[in-house]
Amino acid sequence: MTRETTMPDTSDVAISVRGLKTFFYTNNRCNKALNGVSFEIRKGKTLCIVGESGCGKSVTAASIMQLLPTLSRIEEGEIVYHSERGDIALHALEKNGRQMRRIRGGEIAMIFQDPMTALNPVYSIGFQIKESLRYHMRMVGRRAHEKAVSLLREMGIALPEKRVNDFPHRYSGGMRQRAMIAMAMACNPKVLIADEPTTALDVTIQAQIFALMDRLKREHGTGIMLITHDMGVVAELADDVAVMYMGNIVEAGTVDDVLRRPTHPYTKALLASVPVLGKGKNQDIKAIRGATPDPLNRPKGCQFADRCDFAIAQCQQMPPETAISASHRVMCWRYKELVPHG
Ligand SMILES: Nc1ncnc2c1ncn2[C@@H]1O[C@H](COP(=O)(O)OP(=O)(O)OP(=O)(O)O)[C@@H](O)[C@H]1O
Repeated sequence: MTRETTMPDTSDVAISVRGLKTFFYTNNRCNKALNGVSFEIRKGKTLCIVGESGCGKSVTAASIMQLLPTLSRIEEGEIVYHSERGDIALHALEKNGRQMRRIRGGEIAMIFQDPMTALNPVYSIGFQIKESLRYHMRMVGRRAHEKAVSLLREMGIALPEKRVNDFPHRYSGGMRQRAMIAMAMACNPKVLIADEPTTALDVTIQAQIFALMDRLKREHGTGIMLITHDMGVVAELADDVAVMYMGNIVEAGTVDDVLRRPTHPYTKALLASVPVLGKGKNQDIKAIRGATPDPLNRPKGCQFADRCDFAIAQCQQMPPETAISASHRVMCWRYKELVPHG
C-alpha cells in the first residue's frame, strides 16, 4: 500500500516565507525584529506589507534579498523561492555566493527608498543598466544599449538617448529613482520587492511607476511585494495584504479580507487613523493611542495589548495565528468577537 503525502501546492507561489525569525544584536542586546513571520508572494499578484515605522517591513525585504546588515541574522525559519528550476532555499544560500548574486537583481529585483543604495556614483546610468542586462540576460552591444534607452523612455526620462550617458549626480532625485526602477525592471524579474519606492516622487510619476509595475505583473507574471505606508496605494494595487506589528504579521488576507473585514484591533486602528478617499472632509480620524514598545524591551504576549481597547488578561500570552477563512488569518485571542459579520 502506498502512503499519500500531501505536499502544499506552490504552483502559483513565487516565494514562501515560513516562521522567519531575524534578530539584531547590538551592544549585547537582542532585538527580535522578525519574530516568526509567514507569508507568500503569489505569482502575478501584489502583496502589500503595511505597518508603523519599525515593525519589520524593511528587515523582511532584506531577509529575502540576503542583504541583512552584519549585526543581524536569520535565526529560524525558511525563505523558499519557487523558481522554474525548482525550489531554492534562499535562507541557506551564501549572501555573496554566486547563486545568490545571480538571483539577486535578475530573478528577484529590489527597489529601495533611496536610489543611491542601488546606483553606483562612478558609472553612467546607461552603463549600470547594461551591466545588469549583460550579467543577468547575456544581452550586450547595440541591443543592450537600445534596451537601456527604451527603459529610460518608459520611465518618462526626457531625451533618453542623451541622458543614458549621464552619471547619477546629473540626475534629479526623482530621475534617479526612475533610473533605479528601470534597472530593476530591465531583466523582467520573477519577483520584485519594492520598499516605499515612490515616497519621494510626485503623484504623476508615482502613477506612471505603479502602472509599469502593474504591467510587469500582468505581462510577465511577476510577484510583487510592496512595502508602503499609504492605504490608498494598498486599496488600489494590492491583491494580498499583510499587516505587521512589532515583528509579527498580526493579520493577513486578500485586500477585501483586510480592508473590508478588518479583524485585528491594530488593523482596525490603522484603518481608522487614515482618511478614506471619497468619504469627504468630516471623517472621524483617530490616531492610534500610545506608542510602539521599546524593541529591546518587548512586552510578554501580544505586542499590541498596551494600546488595545480589547485587551484581556489572556493577552499576556502570545496569541496563535488563526485562520478565519481559507485566505484570511489573524493573531488575536478575541478574533471571534471582532470579526465583522456580513
Ligand atoms: N541596521 C539596523 N541596526 C539595528 N537595528 C535595526 C537596523 N535596521 C532595523 N533595525 C531594527 O529592526 C526593527 C525593524 O525595523 P525595520 O527597518 O524593518 O522597520 P520598518 O517597518 O521597515 O520601518 P520604516 O517604516 O520606518 O522603514 C526595528 O526595531 C529596528 O530598530
